[in-house]
Amino acid sequence: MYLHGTSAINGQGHLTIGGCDVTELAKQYGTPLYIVDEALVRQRAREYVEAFKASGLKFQVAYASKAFSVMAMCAIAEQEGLSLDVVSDGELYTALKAGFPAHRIHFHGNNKTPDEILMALDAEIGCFVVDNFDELALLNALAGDKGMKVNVLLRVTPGVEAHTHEYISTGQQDSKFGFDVESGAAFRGVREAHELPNLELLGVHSHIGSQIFEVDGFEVAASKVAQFALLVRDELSVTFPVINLGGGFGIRYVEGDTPLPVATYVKAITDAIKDNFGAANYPIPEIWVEPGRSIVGDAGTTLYTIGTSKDIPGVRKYIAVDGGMTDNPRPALYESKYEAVIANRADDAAEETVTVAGKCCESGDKLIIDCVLAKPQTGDLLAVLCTGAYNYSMASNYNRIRRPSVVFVKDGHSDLVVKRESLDDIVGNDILPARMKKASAVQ
Ligand SMILES: Cc1ncc(COP(=O)(O)O)c(C=O)c1O
Ligand SMILES: N[C@@H](CCCC[NH3+])C(=O)O
Repeated sequence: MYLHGTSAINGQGHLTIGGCDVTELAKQYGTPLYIVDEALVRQRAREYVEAFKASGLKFQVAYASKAFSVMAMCAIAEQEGLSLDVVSDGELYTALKAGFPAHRIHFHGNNKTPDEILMALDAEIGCFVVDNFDELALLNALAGDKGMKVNVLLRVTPGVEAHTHEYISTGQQDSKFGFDVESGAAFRGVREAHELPNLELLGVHSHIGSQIFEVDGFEVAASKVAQFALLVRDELSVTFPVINLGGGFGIRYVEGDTPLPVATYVKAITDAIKDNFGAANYPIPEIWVEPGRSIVGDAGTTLYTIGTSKDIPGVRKYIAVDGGMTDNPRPALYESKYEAVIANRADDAAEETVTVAGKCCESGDKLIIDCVLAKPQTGDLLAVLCTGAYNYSMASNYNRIRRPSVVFVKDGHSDLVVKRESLDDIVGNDILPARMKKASAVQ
């Protein structure tokens, strides 16, 4: 079994994270439970900051809060000196409520509503990453109404589309995001942004994909963005003080995943920027990146209680847990793979192959297909590893299942940072019109 961060197995054979015995956490907080290894989150954040410092370039590491947005996580990002990406009023509100400094917040999104833009203007956030011509005009108008001039980056699609194990240099035109370089839209966008009186154009942004294991895609993106910057300099006499190369740095979910150390990604990016801009005598821009998954992904573990099982001889054995696609939709959405361990018998030999199903009324609600575990029994605790990114943030109330609690653990101490939804939360926004009320309704 692969142990991430501070995870270990204690003398009783129990999984511990951040010095906390997870069987005790289950007793205290119930299951399902998201557990976050705070030291590992901080370590990942520091790896980025240290690697950028080593490059000698000016930089911002903006945590992409879509991966996991709760106030406690925003507070940690702030303490570690990160900036923050948000893509909705909800993520912005979470950050502001946590006291995150607005000037380090960047607002993304391909369809920011006027209300969201106004909220961000009022908060005086650091930068808008503008996605399209409609937004350029809208943002310029709304900023003008308030007598403001706001920082913008233009999101461009440089013609690099990276996947986990490959990247291709075409196809990116067909994306809902950003200004396309190939067709000239990006150039026209830059010219327009530069001319609009209430926008301060800082530069361009490019994001090539997620869960990427190689540096090549980032290097190609850096070089394409640099070529574009040179064209803009030559044609419009505009230079960019900032280049944002997005997120997408991969992590290890299961055996066979081969992410690179954070420092390797950062060095490849910063070297590519230095080389491409340096060779053209272009003032080396400040580099921004937006890691999400690689900050929080491997720091998360979801703890479940095993309930029922169903053996279909010669076919497969299912075990069912008290959560599923509502707290982790990734296997159902992307066929994502996870590893797991019986947390209360973590030392026992894993020798039985089972399929871990959730409790939703949905055949596709399977968390792990063919998972080898130590003879799972009803009442055992199952820890699914590496669930820190895009799990809580993508959780739903399908089947009116309540979203679990989230605890942060560190140095033998646990802090509840999100409480489990209550049944009253589940009906909290429902309104039963008077004409439908029954005397028998539960009060
Ligand atoms: C624009 C942008 N920035 C940053 C991220 C974060 O990506 P990741 O979590 O893979 O680092 C994403 C998500 O893919 C994104 O779309
Ligand atoms: N939600 C996706 C990543 C999308 C990132 C946002 N652009 C995942 O779980 O892998």
